[in-house]
Amino acid sequence: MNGPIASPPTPSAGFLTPTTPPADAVLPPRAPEAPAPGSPLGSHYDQCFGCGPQHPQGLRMTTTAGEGLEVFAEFTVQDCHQGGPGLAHGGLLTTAMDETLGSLNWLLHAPAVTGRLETDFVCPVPVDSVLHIHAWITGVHGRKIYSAAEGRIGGPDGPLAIRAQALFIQVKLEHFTTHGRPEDIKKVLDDSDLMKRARAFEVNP
Ligand SMILES: CCCCCCCC/C=C\CCCCCCCC(=O)SCCNC(=O)CCNC(=O)[C@H](O)C(C)(C)COP(=O)(O)OP(=O)(O)OC[C@H]1O[C@@H](n2cnc3c(N)ncnc32)[C@H](O)[C@@H]1OP(=O)(O)O
Repeated sequence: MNGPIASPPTPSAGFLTPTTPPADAVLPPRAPEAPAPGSPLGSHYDQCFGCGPQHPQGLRMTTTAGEGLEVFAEFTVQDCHQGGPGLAHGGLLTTAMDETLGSLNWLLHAPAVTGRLETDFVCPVPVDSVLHIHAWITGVHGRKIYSAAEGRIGGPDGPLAIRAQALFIQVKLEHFTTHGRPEDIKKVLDDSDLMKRARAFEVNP
C-alpha cells in the first residue's frame, strides 16, 4: 500500500525521558562495600543471561571494577551471536552493554534495573571479535542512575563499535520477589550462596 499513514501511532507519555543527567545530579562516592579497583565483580544471579555462570546459553560475561565509578568488561562474539553472516546481532551487543552498565550497581551497592537504554551502532562487529566495554556513571539523581558505555573492537583502544547511554532506576529487593516467577525466587531464597549475592545489594535506596 502506498501513501501516507492516516494516523501514525504516537509514543506514550514519558517515552522520550533523556538519559543525560540533569544539572543537579551528583557523582556519589563509591560505596564502602564496593569491590576494590581491579577486582572481578562476579555474577548477581547464576541464571542471568548476561553474567550467570550456570546459564546454558548465556553470555557469561565477567566484569572488573575500575577506579571510581567505572567498570570494564569483555564480550567475545561467537557463531551463535550472528545477525548478518559473520557479524554480531545488534540486540546481543545491546545486551552486553546493558549487562556491563548494570554491573555499575556493585559500585553503589544498591540494586537498579534498566529504565531506558539508547545504543549507537558505530561499525559492524565481526564474529570472533573481542568487544572491550567500558561503562561509567555520569550522574545520580534520587533513585535515577545515569550512565554511559563504549565498546571497542580488539582492545581498549581499538576502533569504537558501539556506544550507549542509560537510565537505571534503583529498586528494593521486593522488586524481584514481587514480580519474579515464584519458583525462581524460591530457589534463590532457599540457596544460601545465591542469597549472599542478593544480600550484597540489601542497602536499599
Ligand atoms: C530474593 C530474591 C532476590 C534476587 C535479587 C537479585 C539481585 C539483583 C541485583 C541487581 C539486579 C541487576 C540486574 C541487571 C540486569 C541487567 C539490567 C536489566 O536488564 S534490568 C531488566 C529490565 N528492566 C526492567 O525490567 C524494568 C521494568 N520497569 C520497572 O520495573 C519500573 O518501571 C521501574 C522500577 C523502572 C520504575 O518504576 P517505579 O514505580 O519504581 O518508579 P517510577 O516512579 O515509575 O519512576 C521513578 C523515576 O524514574 C523515571 N523513570 C522510570 N522509568 C523510566 C523509563 N523507562 N524511562 C525514563 N524514566 C523513567 C520516572 O519518570 C521517575 O522519575 P521522577 O522521580 O518522577 O523524576
